[in-house]
Amino acid sequence: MSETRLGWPEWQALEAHARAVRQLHLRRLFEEDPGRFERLSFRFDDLLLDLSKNLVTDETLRLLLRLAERADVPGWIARMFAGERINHTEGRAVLHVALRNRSGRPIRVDGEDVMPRVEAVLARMRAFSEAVRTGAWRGHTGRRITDVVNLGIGGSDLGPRMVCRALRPWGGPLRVHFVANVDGADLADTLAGLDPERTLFIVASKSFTTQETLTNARSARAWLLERLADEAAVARHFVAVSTHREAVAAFGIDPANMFEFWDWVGGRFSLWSAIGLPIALYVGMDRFEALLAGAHEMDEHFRTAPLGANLPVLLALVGVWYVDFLGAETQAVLPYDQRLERLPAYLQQAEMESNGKSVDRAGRRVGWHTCPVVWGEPGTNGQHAFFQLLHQGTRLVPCDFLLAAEGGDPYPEHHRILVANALAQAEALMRGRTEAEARAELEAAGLSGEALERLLPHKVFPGNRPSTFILYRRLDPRTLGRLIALYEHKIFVQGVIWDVNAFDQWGVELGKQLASAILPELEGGATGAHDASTVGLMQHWRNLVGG
Ligand SMILES: O=P(O)(O)OC[C@H]1O[C@H](O)[C@H](O)[C@@H](O)[C@@H]1O
Repeated sequence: MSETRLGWPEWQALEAHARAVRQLHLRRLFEEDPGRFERLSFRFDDLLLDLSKNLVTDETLRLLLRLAERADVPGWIARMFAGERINHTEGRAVLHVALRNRSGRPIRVDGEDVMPRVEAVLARMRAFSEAVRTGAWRGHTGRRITDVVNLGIGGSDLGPRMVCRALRPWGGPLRVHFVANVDGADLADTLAGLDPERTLFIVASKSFTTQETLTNARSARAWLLERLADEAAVARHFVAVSTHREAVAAFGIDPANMFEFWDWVGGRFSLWSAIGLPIALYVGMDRFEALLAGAHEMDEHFRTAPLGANLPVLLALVGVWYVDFLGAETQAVLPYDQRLERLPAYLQQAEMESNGKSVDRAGRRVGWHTCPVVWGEPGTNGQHAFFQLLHQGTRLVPCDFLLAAEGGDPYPEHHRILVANALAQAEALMRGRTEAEARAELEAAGLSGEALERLLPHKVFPGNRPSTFILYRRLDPRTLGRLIALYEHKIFVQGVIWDVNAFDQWGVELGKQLASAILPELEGGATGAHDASTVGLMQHWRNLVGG
């Protein structure tokens, strides 16, 4: 087991400090310290990161920053931007920052500047997306394309899907659909309303070996050919996004219709690459580039700001604090922004596939906790579902609130209600309601005696429940780019502190292997060696389907 970090004086200082912090209450910290918000909230342009409702003091941040120094966060940031192969288990550099590098500076991998290749693919994306959007690119029968279907899963789905949803006000004239699941219902339900003569498929897969995506692509091609009855139609209705030219060709998509990216782009960090093609098709290339520009601004901040004023670093450290020193097991993401409804799902992959690891970079078992379970729903919907637990449950659940100052809709009254709810929920979590306050309220409502006493404990809110509040002017392409990059770099910093490789994902392999062993058995092959439960389930399945 890797004991190293636990033995660091910086780690031990935080453990000792956590014992003291457990005695504090946020309500009192605010009452005693009028400067708390000013000192513990941080700005990047219009974006405000308010950490003051977290269970931290100035001392906590000081100690966490010492931990970051000890873990060499600045060195790791430099190594990432320098194109070092920091994804050591796959021997790859990690350069999603190159995909949005607007600085004019070269970024090199093994001495080769990758920027000309990045620029070339961006230029192709522009030409193609403009051709489809203006109708210059037509379907096989000469009809304009009206619908785009992205066939991809994981990193080849979640990012573009989340961004297209977030940027709906800029969307059109094309409609964009996403099919990820190998469950045929996903494809069938999507194709049901579509006209093959007017539909363009993007087969998006970094590896071009992913079972779900290739299965969906084969069925989509069959659907197209069934109706257009001409192999030549595929070239006008299928494009691919991948790092594997040969696999794309082997599948039957002309490499001329392929948009390339590279092995130094991690799947879950790939929406900035050609994987973002559905975004460009939906909102136009100028907006896609504004998204890149926003991310680049955050990259520059991350690369150059001192740790103590560095938003991704601070966000990461507060997360580490809860997981490793205060015992939190989960992290809630609560966008008070309906258009960010897919953000929690996106962050589930980004965070949990990156840092859900239990061996350190040297392969030793870690002696500390790593990534929490990330979950969430948009507000105000969540308030009417799981907020009960947040307010009165037994678990410590740190929450991230995200909110735009201005809504992008024609209903200003709605937006004020949304803002009021977000502020109120964060305040309620922090303040709680004391027994005396609850009693006074019940008395004011006319209760007394036994009836009051019976109800009283149920009306008390312990408070002291932490949240981070991220407030920005409006959700536009540039702000969205900044927000996503903020979280990406948070994840990287946490990986550094936890000493895990945030950029591999070996944990997804075993299930894939077993599925490919089970599939032929379901198709009538001999049953292999399985545990009694797997055999029993297979048998029951056969009985149900009459096999
Ligand atoms: O883009 P692809 O190669 O098809 O991969 C799609 C997804 O599947 C894999 O199993 C990984 O867990 C993800 O990181 C990846 O994003």
